[in-house]
Amino acid sequence: DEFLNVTYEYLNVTYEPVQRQLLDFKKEHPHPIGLWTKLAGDPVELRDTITINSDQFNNQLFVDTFSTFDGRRIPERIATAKGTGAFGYFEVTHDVSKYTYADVFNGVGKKTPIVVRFATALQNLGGSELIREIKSMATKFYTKEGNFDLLTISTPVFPFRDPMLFRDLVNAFQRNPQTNLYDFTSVYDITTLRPELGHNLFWIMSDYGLPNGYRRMDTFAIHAFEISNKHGETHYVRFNLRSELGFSPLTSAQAAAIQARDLDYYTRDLYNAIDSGEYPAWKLEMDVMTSHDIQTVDYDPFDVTKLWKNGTFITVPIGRLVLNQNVENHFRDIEQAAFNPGHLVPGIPGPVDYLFRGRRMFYRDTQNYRLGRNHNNILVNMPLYEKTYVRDGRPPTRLNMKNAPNYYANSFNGPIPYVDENRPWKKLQILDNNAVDLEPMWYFYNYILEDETHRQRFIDNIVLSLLPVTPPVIQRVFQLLFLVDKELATRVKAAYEVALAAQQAAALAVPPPVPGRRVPSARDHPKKETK
Ligand code: HEM
Repeated sequence: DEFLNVTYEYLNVTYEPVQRQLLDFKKEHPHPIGLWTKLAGDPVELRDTITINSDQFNNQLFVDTFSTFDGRRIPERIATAKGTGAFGYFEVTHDVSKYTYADVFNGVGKKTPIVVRFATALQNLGGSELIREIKSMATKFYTKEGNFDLLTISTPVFPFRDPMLFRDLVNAFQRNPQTNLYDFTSVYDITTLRPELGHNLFWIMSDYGLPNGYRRMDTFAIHAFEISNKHGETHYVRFNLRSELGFSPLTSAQAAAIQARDLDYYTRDLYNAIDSGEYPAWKLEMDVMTSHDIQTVDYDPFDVTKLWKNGTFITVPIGRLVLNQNVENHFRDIEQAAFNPGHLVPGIPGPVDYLFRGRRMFYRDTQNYRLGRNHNNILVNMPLYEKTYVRDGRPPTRLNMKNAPNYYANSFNGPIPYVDENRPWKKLQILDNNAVDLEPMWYFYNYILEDETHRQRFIDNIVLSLLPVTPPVIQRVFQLLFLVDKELATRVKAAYEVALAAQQAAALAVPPPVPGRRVPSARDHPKKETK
């Protein structure tokens, strides 16, 4: 009988890897993978799987099920909650020993395992990836000298310099406390009051603000990292990851069309590609300044809201990052992953600016809250080698250093520190620049946007985001744009007025509602004939 005969093939359809996942599992495991057990390991009896008409609280399977299910949510990340990721490796392709003695970057051909998490900056866990905003890419290198976490984002500039602003920026860009909706009035309110935010917002409003998937974006660590070689000489570098597929964007209209049927387009694209053997790859490179130049250039190279000026640095390739393995369990390996910019390795002392100092604390603090104090003991976060004097606390404690001495200094052969002969003995002290400067926005509009068509898309995207904004914030936006570039302000204002009129006309022309019938109630049922 046609309806009883089930096969793996039907109508010659080729299914995507994301659709086939369960089928693939079954093909790999032609028989049940084992006996089902309760939490304590004793096997489940068939009759305990049905609880109606039974003494439920004498059923340990029932108790196990709901006591674990009820507590399975952990807090989502404050920023970058909606994400995905994969495993892979980093391979050194160029000799950079004259810049750094970090083991992970030394020895052409050397491979280091990595885990990478991608995310969209401001959405909640179930949110859309097709939103125009910062996208992030965090890489954990499991090096022989400990984990090196490199956190990068899809714009080469950060919105602000002072870490104090982070909470307020996130609040203004995420959901309104009363309506619980995203609110462009608060976005533009804070941007006009803190105009340093404008430069980053300009990048977001351009093609760079909406890449066509995680595979096709370049990402930037932005801070000037101090790195040092084995002669104790230091350089300052900005790390960049350049997609081997090149950069390609989606227009706002394309993204809206995809979003109508698929909020998870980026995640799907990444998983399908890796499963099909089209491994996404990025070139890791660094923009380099000498320790002399970094202190003498005629602008502030530590300012994370600005690009380094052309002609003041060179770009040096380091290696290649390849993602070749999807995770087997998203929660275990991606949701629980904890990336911390303070996780640096010998040879990379790291950034010296004030934003970074703040970040050294924030990530640990938020991960203590999100995952627990011992989050370094979660499998995906564990370094290859670790011996500490840390003990106890909330699980997972793993081996908890067993019976080794738990205090330092001790004379009983507990772990000992080493001396790094190459470590630079002096740290550069800087003062961050605090001036408001609109020049980068002007430069972006006139020179980074490469042609008139891109400029037009940029203006259209700004207009789209301005439509929901209320006065007097809307007028302040035009004033700010006017101070940046008169022609830009004129064009945005004119386009805004046209779009607003069109929006109002469209609101009047709402199609008539489809007639509907409510769920029948007793009244609506025909009366039963009674004798
Ligand atoms: C004041 C400045 C900043 C603060 C307070 C901040 C804070 C945070 C927080 C709280 C998270 C969530 C972490 C978690 O729950 O595990 C996060 C994630 C992230 N941040 Fe930042 N951040 C700042 C600046 C930056 C900068 C400058 C970059 C890179 C250029 C960056 C890149 C990232 C990335 C890539 C993630 C995602 C990590 C993941 O996928 O788990 N952040 N940030």
